[in-house]
Amino acid sequence: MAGVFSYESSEVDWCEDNYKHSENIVEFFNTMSSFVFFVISPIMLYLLHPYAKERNLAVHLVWIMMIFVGIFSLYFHMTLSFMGQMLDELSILWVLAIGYSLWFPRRHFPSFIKDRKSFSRLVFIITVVTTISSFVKPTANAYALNLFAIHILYSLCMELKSCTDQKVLRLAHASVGLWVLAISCWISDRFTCSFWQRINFCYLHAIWHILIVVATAYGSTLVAYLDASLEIPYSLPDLQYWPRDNWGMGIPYIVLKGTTKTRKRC
Ligand SMILES: CCCCCCCC/C=C\CCCCCCCC(=O)N[C@@H](CO)[C@H](O)/C=C/CCCCCCCCCCCCC
Ligand SMILES: [Ca+2]
Ligand SMILES: [Zn+2]
Repeated sequence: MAGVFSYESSEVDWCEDNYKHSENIVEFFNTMSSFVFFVISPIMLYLLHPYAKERNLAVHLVWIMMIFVGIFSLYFHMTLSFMGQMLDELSILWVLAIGYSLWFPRRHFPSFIKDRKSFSRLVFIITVVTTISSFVKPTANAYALNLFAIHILYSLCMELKSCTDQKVLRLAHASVGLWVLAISCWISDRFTCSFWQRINFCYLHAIWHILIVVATAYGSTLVAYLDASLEIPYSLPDLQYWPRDNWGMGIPYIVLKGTTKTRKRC
């Protein structure tokens, strides 16, 4: 049992050289870049609060859980232990499960599901079964997780097919662009490590951490905005960027322009 906590007990080892900068931290830059989760998550919790209050406070679970992903990612790269790997991957699985429960569009629910509560129950059961199955072949987990990104992209394309709102399309393009950059770093770190070692640049997994957190901030705001337009249209949701909307870049979030009065009149 103690073996699963021991250093380098995971079968996964990223391209960055081990113990290069510290004798207690296996992959120094991969560990340090995990701090980005602790920077972006509280900002997103703050920015999404008005939307969460109107829609469902459970929305906050996504970014609370992302803090745990950060803790487990830090622990994994610090130790490369089997326990670190499983915690890192399973926490991502649960973030995805929460995201699907909250935001998957009603009209794509399977026909035997009548409401979001039953859909969430189904997602919960599937996630518990997947959590248990993840111990069967742990090296395949990360690849399986990446397949969810493909499904999210597919669902987004379906949702945005007839969208003409430039603000929404801009956010969609930025989200997909960030994800493409992120996944390119992840794949390249995995499969072309010898090239990066030759040029002495083994930081692609650290860059992935930063890009995937920002892509998640963009992508989750986009799906939350589409959800708000369908589920709480009276609140007149709009998209803005933090810290300044007129900079044309920053962290996207949802503002609700409708008041409670607007709601009562409708
Ligand atoms: C309709 C449903 C909408 C759901 C939206 C919810 C989106 C949030 C989902 C996941 C958060 C991703 C967190 C990534 C943490 C990375 C930690 C890490 O680096 N782990 C690696 C080991 O250190 C591990 O090998 C990585 C495994 C792959 C993880 C793949 C996660 C899928 C990411 C989905 C991102 C969606 C972006 C949206 C783009 C339009
Ligand atoms: Ca390594
Ligand atoms: Zn990582």
